Amino acid sequence: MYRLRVENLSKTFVLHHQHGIRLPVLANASLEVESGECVVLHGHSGSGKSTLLRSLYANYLPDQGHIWVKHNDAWLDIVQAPARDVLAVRRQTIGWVSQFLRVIPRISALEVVMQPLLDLGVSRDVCEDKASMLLTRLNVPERLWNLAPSTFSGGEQQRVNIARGFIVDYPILLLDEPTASLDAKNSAAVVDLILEAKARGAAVVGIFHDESVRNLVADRLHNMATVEAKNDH
Ligand SMILES: Nc1ncnc2c1ncn2[C@@H]1O[C@H](COP(=O)(O)OP(=O)(O)OP(=O)(O)O)[C@@H](O)[C@H]1O
Repeated sequence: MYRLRVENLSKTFVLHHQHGIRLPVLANASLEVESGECVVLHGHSGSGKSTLLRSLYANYLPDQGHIWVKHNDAWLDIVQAPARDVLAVRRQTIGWVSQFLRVIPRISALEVVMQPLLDLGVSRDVCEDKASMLLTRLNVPERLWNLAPSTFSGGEQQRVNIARGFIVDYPILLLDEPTASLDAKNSAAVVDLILEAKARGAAVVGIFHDESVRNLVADRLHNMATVEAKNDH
């Protein structure tokens, strides 16, 4: 069962402050992702992996093409969808996990992790249990849970962010180098979370520069087209 269909997606950045230079990054990119499958975006630095992933989360607006998302049992094109639908998709259907935490002053790590699940109306007890379980699995020491993550180390913030990304069982997960600067033990914990998400049927799209992590999670690679091929269009 497909959860995500990308059709003929194109994106050219226009650098208005640099003589209007045009940078074609995506040209007719197409991709389908099934439930339970992990597709890893693969290509050299600058080939557009982040641009494609950000477009899937509707952070970037493509110039043309469609991104069909299975949302509440119906297909929704998030390229065309109004902002309120995009917000609903982000709340219920697509999770985004990157290596960077957007720190909110004075909000504790436990609250930061629980928030997306609380927003879905799940009871506080259940949210707290799940957040505690995730923080434990990701080796965030319990003495930190009630502190705001602004003073945490980079790796601790990264793991809080990953716990937040996995608190909701999203049908689609977008992973932007979630293991980038983690040690082997914590990378293995993240790999386990990804494999569990696949096992419950999540469709996963990710960027992983670490080859060993990529080999453990990827069902297949999506090769980004070369710039030369893009310019032929
Ligand atoms: N917001 C932006 N404005 C202008 N150009 C951009 C923007 N974002 C990305 N680009 C350009 O688009 C191209 C693709 O960048 P992107 O970050 O998608 O590549 P990537 O494959 O993820 O690279 P890396 O592996 O190095 O992270 C680059 O040439 C980059 O300079």
